Amino acid sequence: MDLESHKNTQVLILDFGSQYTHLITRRIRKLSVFSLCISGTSSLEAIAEHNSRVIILSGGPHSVHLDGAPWLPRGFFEYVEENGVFVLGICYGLQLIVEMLGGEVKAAKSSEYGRMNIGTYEGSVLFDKAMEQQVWMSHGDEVIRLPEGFSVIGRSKRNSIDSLKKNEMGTLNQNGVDCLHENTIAAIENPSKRIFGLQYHPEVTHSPKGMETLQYFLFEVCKVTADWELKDVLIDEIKTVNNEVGPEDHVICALSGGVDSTVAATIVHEAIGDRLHCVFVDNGLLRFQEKEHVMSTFQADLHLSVTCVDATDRFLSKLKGVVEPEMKRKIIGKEFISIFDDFAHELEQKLGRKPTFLVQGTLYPDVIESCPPPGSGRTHSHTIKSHHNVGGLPKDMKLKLIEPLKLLFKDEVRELGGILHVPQGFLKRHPFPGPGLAVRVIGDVTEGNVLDTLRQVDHIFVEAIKQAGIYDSIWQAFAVFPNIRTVGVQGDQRTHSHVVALRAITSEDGMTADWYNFDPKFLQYVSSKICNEVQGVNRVVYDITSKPPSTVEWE
Ligand SMILES: Nc1ncnc2c1ncn2[C@@H]1O[C@H](COP(=O)(O)OP(=O)(O)OP(=O)(O)O)[C@@H](O)[C@H]1O
Repeated sequence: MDLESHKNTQVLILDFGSQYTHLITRRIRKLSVFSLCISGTSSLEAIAEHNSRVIILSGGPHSVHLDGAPWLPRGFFEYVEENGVFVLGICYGLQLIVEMLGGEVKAAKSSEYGRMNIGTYEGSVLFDKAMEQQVWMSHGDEVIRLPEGFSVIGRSKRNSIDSLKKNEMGTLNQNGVDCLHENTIAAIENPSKRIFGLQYHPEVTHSPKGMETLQYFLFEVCKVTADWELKDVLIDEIKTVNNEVGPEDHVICALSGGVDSTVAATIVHEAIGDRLHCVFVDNGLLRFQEKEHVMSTFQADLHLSVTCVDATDRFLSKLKGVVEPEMKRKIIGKEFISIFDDFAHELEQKLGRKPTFLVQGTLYPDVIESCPPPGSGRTHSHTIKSHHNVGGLPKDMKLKLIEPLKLLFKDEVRELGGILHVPQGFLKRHPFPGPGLAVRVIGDVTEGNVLDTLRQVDHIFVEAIKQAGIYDSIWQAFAVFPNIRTVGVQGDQRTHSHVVALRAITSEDGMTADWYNFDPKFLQYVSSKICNEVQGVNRVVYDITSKPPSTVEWE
């Protein structure tokens, strides 16, 4: 499956920069319908290439009536009409439809943010019945005049709409004015043109009936078929790898022990067997017994051929005395590259030929990230290569990339891993940063035995979480070594020892996060276990900051 050559995207999402755009794509795939997301200002050719049955216009931060707002390409509405494509505009997408087709959108007197109630009308195509429902709104503009041929099919219930008559759709349509402006237009449709719009976000869980509406729209209104399965991706990818990699070619892959590189390598291994050569680097910044655990899974469960490079001294000697976080990251990235380079050269000696391909666990959000939506202020500088490979690839390696996961989201990769029999414990592992514990020790990582102390604390914390049966409800849990000493009293003795911090967060996608609300008894247990068992620690604190304003990692 290839982004450029995928010609049968049943649902194409045009991204106008909403934070929820990825969610729309994911929710639709969960309904077994293949969907892709491309920039909202893509050319008409790029849109038409997908042959989509349905096009969804996402929300976005812009105002359609202001200069510089992203618009659909010229000829878009003619194209969808001629080709029988269904269109659904969400939030900004709805406003764009209205503005481009001759209606009017204005800054609202009062914005609608958060939960609201709306009422939908009987007799519409998009809603099968009249009902009241709670939805999630996030807009400062509102539609005040509809284009010709459109009807209002739902309104927010700021004022009571019980008194609204059924024929209001017609009234508004004929007069072209909204006489009931106190109740903002929440949904519109023009069934004969196959164009629909929702002012709210059906894709978020705060719109509890939103999925039902999307489902109804796709299956009942657009008659889309639910025929996409994740295992199709596997079959396609194995085929693609076999087509691309010649029978004599060799492929390398750097494995981190994380889900992405492991699943990517397993797919390639299915395709070409032992012509895949993996390398796992112990940079001295791994967690408690991580190397042993990861290597045994690679070999015993996945039968991958993995070379383990013990580079602890190489990394730690370069990190001696370094306290600046960005500097640490740069040093680690550079060292990784030099090790991958050595690995490729050694392999060349052994095989008598250069490896020609490199497997990377690039995910779909990385791809979308590298083509940011219009007006996002982000540029294309964030290339997939430098994003995904710790610090970038050695320039002279000239390897061609294999990215079998580049159209998938993290939860889909986990599911695919399950199909490939990657052990569940591995697939559900919390994310771990490439620079490892170096970004969890504030200051010099080589001082005293800070790394060992941190490993012990982290292990106690994470094991306790596993024993409490809550590991899978937490996105990421770990310990931090802030490098601060405080006064304590242990066994009648005054101590001047270290503080350690614990962090546990919940998140949908890592972009935003909330701290995990543990039972106080759990925290009490973990705190005393750490102070009793880990030498040099006399205080434990728990990080109660969300992202934003904090990041997940401390450095
Ligand atoms: N210790 C390591 N040994 C070998 N390769 C590594 C190591 N750490 C990271 N890498 C490589 O760098 C890539 C990016 O690392 P990063 O920590 O950002 O992972 P990621 O994007 O979460 O992916 P993964 O789930 O594979 O860890 C990994 O996919 C892997 O190819």
